[in-house]
Amino acid sequence: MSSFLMQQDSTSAIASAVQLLSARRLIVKIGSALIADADTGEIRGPWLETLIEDVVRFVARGQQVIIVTSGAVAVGSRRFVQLDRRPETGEKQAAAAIGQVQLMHAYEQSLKRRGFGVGQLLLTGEDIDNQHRCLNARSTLQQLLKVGAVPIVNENDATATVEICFGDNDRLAARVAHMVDADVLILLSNVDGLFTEDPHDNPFARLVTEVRCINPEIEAMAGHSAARHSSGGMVTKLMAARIAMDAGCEMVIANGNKSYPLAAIENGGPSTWFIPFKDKASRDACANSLSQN
Ligand SMILES: Nc1ncnc2c1ncn2[C@@H]1O[C@H](COP(=O)(O)OP(=O)(O)O)[C@@H](O)[C@H]1O
Ligand SMILES: N[C@@H](CCC(=O)OP(=O)(O)O)C(=O)O
Repeated sequence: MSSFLMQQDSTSAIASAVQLLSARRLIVKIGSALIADADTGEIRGPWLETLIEDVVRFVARGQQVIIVTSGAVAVGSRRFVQLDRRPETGEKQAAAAIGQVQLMHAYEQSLKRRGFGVGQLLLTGEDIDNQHRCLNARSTLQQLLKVGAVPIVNENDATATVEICFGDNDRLAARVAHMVDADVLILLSNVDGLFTEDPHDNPFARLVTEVRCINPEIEAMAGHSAARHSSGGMVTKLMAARIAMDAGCEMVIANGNKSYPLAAIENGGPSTWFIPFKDKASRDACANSLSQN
């Protein structure tokens, strides 16, 4: 049983297109480094327009899209530029409260120009872990999709204490995918996918194109993030992949730092697909390979 592949060829390109086209409901997660300029914290408006163009195209062909966006802290931190250090918890929460408003305004204006509404959900871990609150959030998301408004989700950083916060939107996005029974979770990042090592550390690291089983060999490849406001790194992306795959949802990591980032995946651009086995025997073999280590 091959747990991962490393070739990027026409077959995998066709597979990417089919997997995205055939998805009834998708979650698109946007990393901080994509939505906010790394130096100024300004929202990257021209890039956002191309992402929303892609999202609207998916919706127009009958697919449902929920966006999980990072960036509130990155955008709001501009108000704390006098700090010569990373904002502390209280400052981060204030920065998120400021940045979230600007993020939502940018999304709302972009979608409005294309005839779509937008709805905001700010969640904490309790909204997912508590069954009643989870069902309530699920219902709200379904109602938004029903009326053609694009749901935009982020962690409720402004009030999320350490005890109840997610800490990263990779896992939040995976939990939302599980909550709404999504078919595909797309993590748009600042890297082409999972490499054998952090490509910023080792330029000879190789891209893993497909993972069927997250075993210790795969886990050993993942490191943390160096980006200023990012909080996940590849470690949390593998955690997200495990949550998604356990829920029967496929997940893809791709570099969103290009125009029309979803179209790039559809057209076979570099990416890593995490595809759960459909048959129980293979799933059990994967689980056994984990328990033996
Ligand atoms: N094995 C790996 N493959 C790819 N990226 C890795 C790996 N290990 C660590 N990383 C780091 O993870 C980063 C992506 O995570 P992160 O910075 O949190 O981005 P995002 O904004 O998408 O959350 C990459 O830029 C890279 O520096
Ligand atoms: N809720 C936070 C998300 C932090 C986070 O997960 O960032 P990233 O690792 O860039 O996706 C914010 O909006 O800044």
